[in-house]
Amino acid sequence: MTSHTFAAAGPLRGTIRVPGDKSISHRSLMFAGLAVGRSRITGLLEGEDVLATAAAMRAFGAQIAREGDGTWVVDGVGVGSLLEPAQALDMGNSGTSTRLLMGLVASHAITATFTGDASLSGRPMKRVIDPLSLMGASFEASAGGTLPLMLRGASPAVPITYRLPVASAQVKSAVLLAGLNTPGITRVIEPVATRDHTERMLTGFGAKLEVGEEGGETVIAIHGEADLKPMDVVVPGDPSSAAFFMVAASIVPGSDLTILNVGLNPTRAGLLQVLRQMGADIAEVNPREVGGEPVADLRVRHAPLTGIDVDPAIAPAMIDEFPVLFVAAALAQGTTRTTGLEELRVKESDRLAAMAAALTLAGARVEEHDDGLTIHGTGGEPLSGTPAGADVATRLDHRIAMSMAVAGLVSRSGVSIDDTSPINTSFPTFMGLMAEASAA
Ligand SMILES: O=C(O)C1=C[C@@H](OP(=O)(O)O)[C@@H](O)[C@H](O)C1
Ligand SMILES: C=C(OP(=O)(O)O)C(=O)O
Repeated sequence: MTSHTFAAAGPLRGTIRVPGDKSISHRSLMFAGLAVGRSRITGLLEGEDVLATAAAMRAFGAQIAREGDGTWVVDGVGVGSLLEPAQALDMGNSGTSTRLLMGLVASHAITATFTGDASLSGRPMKRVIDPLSLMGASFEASAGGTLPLMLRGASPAVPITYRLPVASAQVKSAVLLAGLNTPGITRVIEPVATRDHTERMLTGFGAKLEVGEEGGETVIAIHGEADLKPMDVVVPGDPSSAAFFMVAASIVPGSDLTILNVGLNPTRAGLLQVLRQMGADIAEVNPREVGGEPVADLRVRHAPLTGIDVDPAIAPAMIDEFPVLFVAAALAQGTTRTTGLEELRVKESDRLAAMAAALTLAGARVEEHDDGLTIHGTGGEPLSGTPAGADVATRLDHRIAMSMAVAGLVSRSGVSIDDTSPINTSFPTFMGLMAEASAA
């Protein structure tokens, strides 16, 4: 555990570049690892979660190497040809790696054991065990449907039509990935849209995938026994990482910060919309496409924020950005109410409880409800900061650590957090960029 105090600093200025998108990085390694031939990936996020995916794909037989210029070169094994891993797969802190790779294994004639850290070992896996069992896979999971678990794939697996009971891109992707090696057509019905990187990228890798609509719901159909062809992937910058700097520059007076190359896929761009509703000054400069995804540079200038009622319908498009939105709300004028956020309780930590406790410790006024937080903002006045000797508990959750680092920038006595090491799961350059932007 590495504790750290984040103190008030000057305005955030200059130009920064956030690392590659975590969701796209995971998928690029998985799909390249399933293609026949050599793919090249540039801009890959080299965070611990993505490295866990790389290690697992190697254990399934893909050859993965990093070249000196940072390009990742992947020689895939081919759909249907995954090898049985010799050892348990350590997924670390990463829910995305675990659930998507469970989907892959489910339709191959192999057995794999998945383990993870204390945070991941508490997260629900029944949401993928249920549909993958319908496809023929069998499981031995820990009590409560958690890791460690052993998964025996079915070959051939059975195609299903599965209506998602939770708005989850991980569950959607697990079923679609199982469908890749399943004879026939596997369908996922999505009542609420979630991030669509799997659909976009699988199409790019040559899978036959159709996205349609039935009765207002999205239906995704994947044709099984697919042959994926290799491709070159350029990973755009991660909007979930940019989020910390979007909020920091919005709430620190005098800031004028440009964040380069931020992915703005509509299924990910909810925070931008909500911050603008609150009065943020964020301009999209040079909009373009990178790797099949919309991207822009974001110029963020300090602006007074006003509390709002956040529409719960936008939650899936900013599901990982709520912790830092709560920090913005704590500095806004008036009250911000959020609802419909039950899913936040099953992330790396219970993010509603963790952020309510953290912000309260730092001097904010917060009420916790079953499905959201109500936050009474200071109107721009700094928070008091954490009391001497008391640290925010980060609970093995990178987003709690980085959100409270941002809160420290607008505090009188600084915000101390008990552990900065979880930041390496998704944003290893965070501390350096924070220092760089504050010193510019
Ligand atoms: O598919 C993905 O890459 C992700 C989906 C989301 O999880 P859920 O599907 O559990 O909502 C998100 O919170 C996670 O950080 C990444
Ligand atoms: C929820 C997250 O990731 P995962 O589910 O992959 O652990 C996140 O990065 O905020």
